[in-house]
Amino acid sequence: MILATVTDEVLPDRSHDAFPRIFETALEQGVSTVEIRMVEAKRYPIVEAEAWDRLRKYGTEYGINFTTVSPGLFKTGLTHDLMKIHRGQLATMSMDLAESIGVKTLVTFGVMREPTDGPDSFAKVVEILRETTELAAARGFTVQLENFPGSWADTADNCLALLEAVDHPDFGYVWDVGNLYEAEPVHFMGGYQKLKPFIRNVHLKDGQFIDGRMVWQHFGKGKTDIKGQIDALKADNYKGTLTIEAKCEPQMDEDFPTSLQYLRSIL
Ligand SMILES: O=C(O)c1ccc(O)c(O)c1
Repeated sequence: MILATVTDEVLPDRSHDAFPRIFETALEQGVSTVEIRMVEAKRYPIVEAEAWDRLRKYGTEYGINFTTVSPGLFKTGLTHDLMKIHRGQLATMSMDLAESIGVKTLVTFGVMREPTDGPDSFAKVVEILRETTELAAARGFTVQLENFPGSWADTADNCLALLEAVDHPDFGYVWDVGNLYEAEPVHFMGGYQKLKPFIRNVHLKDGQFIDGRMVWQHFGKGKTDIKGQIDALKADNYKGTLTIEAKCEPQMDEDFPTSLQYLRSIL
């Protein structure tokens, strides 16, 4: 497994000085593979030009391997004003900028649910995801669907339904048990067995419901069974990225090293 992380999951720092500190902290923990989500204070790809230059400069200086970009694509609803922009400009712009740094993997969400959704909504979501995947594949990209509570890709079964309906070799899955658990607090194993053929990337975070709300915690402290996830991936000889999402609320400098210490003890 390749240990990876996300630009905003290492430190709470979103200042102009953040990237050297973020990359040093990740490297100290043996992590040099990074998914691009926040670029200092703004989300990819609508970022400050100078922040983007710093990401590239320090990325090169510290030997960081950027593998994926996560623009928050389709973290919006079918009828929302932003949907047209996501479908047209955001997907294209995200790939244009990713190409400029040699990244060929785009993370997407599965469209947020809306009260106005009806019987034909699932087919519309499938059409949007397939259209985006075809656009991406024509440019040599692969697309990874990340599950998220409140979206059409919320529970394991709903993710499976979308993955099977889109049915494209370049449309894979980001297995995020923290988010699955927030959508449906059940043990991961049943869903894992069904989703495993589609898994291209794993997002790892731990937490539990406290007073009815999901609280993210250091690895090993929550209820998502991080150790069980690692054991299952090891048993299946998973060789892809294990993306560490260590951020708690409020995010602290110690979150990343503390969760890494636990992770190392079970890897
Ligand atoms: O990419 C995101 O926007 C995002 C936000 C919150 C999460 O818990 C997550 O896994 C991803």
